[in-house]
Amino acid sequence: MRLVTEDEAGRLDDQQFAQWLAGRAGEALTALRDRQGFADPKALKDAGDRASHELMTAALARWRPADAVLSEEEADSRRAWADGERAPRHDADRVWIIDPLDGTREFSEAGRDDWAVHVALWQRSAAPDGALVAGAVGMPARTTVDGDQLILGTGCPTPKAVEGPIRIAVSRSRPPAFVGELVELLGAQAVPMGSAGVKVCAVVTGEVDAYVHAGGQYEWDSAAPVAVALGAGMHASRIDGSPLRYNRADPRLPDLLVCRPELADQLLDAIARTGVEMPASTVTDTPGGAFG
Ligand SMILES: Nc1ncnc2c1ncn2[C@@H]1O[C@H](COP(=O)(O)O)[C@@H](OP(=O)(O)O)[C@H]1O
Ligand SMILES: [Mg+2]
Repeated sequence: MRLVTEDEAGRLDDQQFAQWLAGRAGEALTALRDRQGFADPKALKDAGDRASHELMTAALARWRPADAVLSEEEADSRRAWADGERAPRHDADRVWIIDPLDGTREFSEAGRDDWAVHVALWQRSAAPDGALVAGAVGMPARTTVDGDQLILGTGCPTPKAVEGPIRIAVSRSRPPAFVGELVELLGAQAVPMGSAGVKVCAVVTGEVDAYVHAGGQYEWDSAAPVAVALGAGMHASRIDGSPLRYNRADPRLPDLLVCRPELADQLLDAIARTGVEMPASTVTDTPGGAFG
C-alpha cells in the first residue's frame, strides 16, 4: 500500500485512514529502530512507544478532531478506571482505540519482525451496543510482495483450512497457564510469537488456526486485530465464548480467542475443560457507561 502524504489524508474514509495511520506510524518506528539500534532495549522501547503515540495522536487531532482517543500511551485513558474519573472517550460517539506499538519487547530485539501498530475505530451507534467499525494492523518489519510494509485491514479474504493438528498462536513471553493442557486435549501445536496483532493476523493469513490468550490484556491490545479478524470472517470472543466489548469504563480485557469459525466450538469446549476461570473483575458495564 502506497501511503498518501499527511496533507492528503483528509480525503480518506475511516478504514483507509486507519490503514494510512498504521502505515505512517510503522515508517516512523522502522526509522527509529534503524537510527537508534538495539544497545539499550529499554530506551528503544520507550522511544518507540512515545514517538508512535505522538505521531498518531497528532494526526488524529488534525484529521478527526471531534473523535476521542483511547491509547496505551495516554495516561488519562488508563487512569480513568483506576480513579473513577470520566475521560472524554466515555461520552464520545466515536473513539479511536490505538496501540502505538504492540509487541514492544520484540520491537527492542534485533532481527525480530513480530511487532505491530494497532488502529481501530469504535462507534457508539453501531450494533449491538457500540462496536468496532474500522481497524488496521500494521506489521512494519514484514513486507508485501511489492516490498511495502504489511498492513492488514478489514477486507482480508478467509484463508483455506489446512490439514493436520490445530496450530495455536500463544504469547512467547506470557502464555496462558492452561495452554499446555489445551494443546494436549486437542492434540494441537502451540506456536509462540510476540504481539497480539501479529498473532491475530497469523490467524487471518492462515499461518495458524487460532490465537488464545488469558491472564491480562487491555482493549488496545485486541481492538484493531479483532476488527481485522471479524472482517475476514473469523471467530473472536472472550475465552468463555461471550462477546468482546470495547470502550468500556474499564479498559482491561484480559482474555481472547480468535480462530477459524469452524473451530470455535471445539476450542471453547476444550478451554472450558481445562477449568480456567474468568476473573470476576472483568464483568463489563454499558458502553462508555458509569463505573461499577
Ligand atoms: N498478562 C498480561 N497482562 C497485561 N498485558 C499483557 C499480558 N500478556 C500480554 N499482554 C500484552 O499483550 C500484548 C501482546 O503480548 P505478547 O507479545 O506477550 O503476546 C503486549 O502489548 P504491548 O507490547 O503493547 O505492551 C503485552 O503487554
Ligand atoms: Mg499491546
